Amino acid sequence: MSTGPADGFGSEIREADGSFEATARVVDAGGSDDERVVEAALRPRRLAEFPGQPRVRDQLGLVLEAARRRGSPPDHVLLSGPPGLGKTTLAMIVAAELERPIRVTSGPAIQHAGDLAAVLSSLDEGEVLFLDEIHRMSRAAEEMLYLAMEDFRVDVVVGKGPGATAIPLELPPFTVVGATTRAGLLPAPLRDRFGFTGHLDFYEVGDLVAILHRSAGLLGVEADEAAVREVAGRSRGTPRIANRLLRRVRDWAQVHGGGHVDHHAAREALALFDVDEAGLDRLDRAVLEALCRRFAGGPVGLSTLAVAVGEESDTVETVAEPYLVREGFMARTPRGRTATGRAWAHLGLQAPAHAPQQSVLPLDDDGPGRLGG
Ligand SMILES: Nc1ncnc2c1ncn2[C@@H]1O[C@H](COP(=O)(O)OP(=O)(O)OP(=O)(O)O)[C@@H](O)[C@H]1O
Repeated sequence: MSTGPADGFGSEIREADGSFEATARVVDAGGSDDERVVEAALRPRRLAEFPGQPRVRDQLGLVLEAARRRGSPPDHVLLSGPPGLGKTTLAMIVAAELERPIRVTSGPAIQHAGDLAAVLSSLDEGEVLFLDEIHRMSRAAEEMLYLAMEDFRVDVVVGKGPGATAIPLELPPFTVVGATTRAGLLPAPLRDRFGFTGHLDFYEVGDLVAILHRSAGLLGVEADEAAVREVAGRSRGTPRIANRLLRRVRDWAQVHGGGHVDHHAAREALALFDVDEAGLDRLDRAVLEALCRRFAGGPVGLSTLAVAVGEESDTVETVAEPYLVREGFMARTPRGRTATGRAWAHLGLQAPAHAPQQSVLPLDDDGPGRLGG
């Protein structure tokens, strides 16, 4: 376990064995449980306050408004996309817009059909059931959920063995909001039960600027436009990272700058936490340095590259690579990893003539990366 602070302070925290603790990275798109408590205060409460994701916002707004006018629960909603982009926030907003209570649980918490039956049978009419990480539910629970979503019914099995009987239990109408970082892992029958699916994309800098201004206000911090832009530009298109970096800049400003978040404070704090202009941290840059300086831009195999930066292959592949590939710093080719022109330029090095300009095999956004890419 990490020995570092729990809210994403550290830009790198090393385990006793020297390996990299990914979840402690200041640019990690995942959130710890402690951080989620801090985040709760920063969530927009209504759709009209939710910056970014204009398509999903407009489509969802229509679905909810129509349901409200009909006076019946809307179709079930599936939200997919990388961590930290606002799936949980939108689920809360669905309930707020419908003015209904929300029940929150997650796939890993529902391992037996009985766990789900207990939740479903206690729902009130019109209640919203938020199922986070829905792709991690057990198969038996998934099957029970199909039936409940479609017919508002669960079969409660009483007894065991040959004498067991299924007693159908009617449920009041309710709305499931499912969230997943891996929509591709959901079995088709479950996916088909959702009448509305919204895929969240990485945010534009302008939207992150709006989010940061709002967060600064909620944190009671005075922040200049230039400072907010600097933070937004290094946040990897991810509100969770943007808010976390803002909190670190606020800390710096409180200790060194009289509390005012200006451009100087932003640059100094981000340098201290090792987040560069492109949002890369030390691990990302170490991978690029190794690729360019030691392997002349590649191609080089993943395990060789990992040894060169002193990390596990898995860490390089799932922690650093998704963002590097998404941003066109690195390409994955059948012969190995190669540095693109952007990588050479980022390190201030002259690219050899053969360097590809961008990635040739981009990773799926829903891929295994922890960085939201
Ligand atoms: N559009 C947005 N506007 C303002 N803040 C946002 C927005 N989207 C996300 N956030 C903030 O980012 C943080 C993470 O958001 P949220 O928990 O909703 O992400 P998520 O997609 O559910 O992540 P995970 O997949 O890790 O559960 C929260 O503090 C939330 O307030």
